Amino acid sequence: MTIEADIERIPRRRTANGSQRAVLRAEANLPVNGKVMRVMVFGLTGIDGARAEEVVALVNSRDPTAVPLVRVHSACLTGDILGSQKCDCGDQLKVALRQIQVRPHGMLLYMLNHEGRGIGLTQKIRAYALQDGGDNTIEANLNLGLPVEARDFIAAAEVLHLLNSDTIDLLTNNPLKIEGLETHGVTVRHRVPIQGDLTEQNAQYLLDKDQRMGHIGALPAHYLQGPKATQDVS
Ligand SMILES: Nc1nc2c(ncn2[C@@H]2O[C@H](COP(=O)(O)OP(=O)(O)OP(=O)(O)O)[C@@H](O)[C@H]2O)c(=O)[nH]1
Repeated sequence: MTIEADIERIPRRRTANGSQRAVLRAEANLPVNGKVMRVMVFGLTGIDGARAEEVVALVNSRDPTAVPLVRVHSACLTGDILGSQKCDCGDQLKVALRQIQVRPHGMLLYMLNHEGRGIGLTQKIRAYALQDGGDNTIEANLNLGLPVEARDFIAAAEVLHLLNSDTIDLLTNNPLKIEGLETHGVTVRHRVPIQGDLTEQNAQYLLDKDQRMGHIGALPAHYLQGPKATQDVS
């Protein structure tokens, strides 16, 4: 059965959360890296019917019965679009898409509301300004009076439920993301590590993710083995 047919079958599915419901608003074919994928736009509506947010899914589905490899990617305008080397987001996006395309079933959920770990673009750039002055990624958020982590994974979970993907393999180094999805009824069968580019500019950020934010292996192990091993850092 195709994904489109599956979606047709379950428009009135009860939500896992009760408070938000994902609705497929539009879909089309999209050629990406030489392969045709399916792009879908989901709208999340709150309990009062108010439109809450949009989520984009990019789906490769040669075998919809297989457990999908999923990347829940938090929007990062600076990294994903502008090519910033301050974070690893843009590179992770490319790596994730390549891996999803070679699996029989896979999907990337692009979380538009997650920009800046949920604080939004303006506040993220304000946080970057504080980082220019010496704050790390955690201190900068806190000094703005904002949480270090402001994302939730309700919308992602709702879209996965609607796509009949209650059990997934997840591309992430972030245990919070797994917890966030599992809280909302998605089972993460395997965590699949994902490595972006290491640059001089993002090394400290990746170290902070591992050492202060509980990520697993965001910074490649060889970086910690001394200057010789890091000579090829671009
Ligand atoms: N507030 C803030 N957000 C940032 C910063 N650098 C990147 N981001 C945002 O962080 C989000 C990506 O989150 P990460 O914690 O890097 O990675 P993750 O998606 O949680 O974990 P992985 O799945 O392992 O990649 C994106 O929304 C980026 O815009 C920063 O210094 N401050």
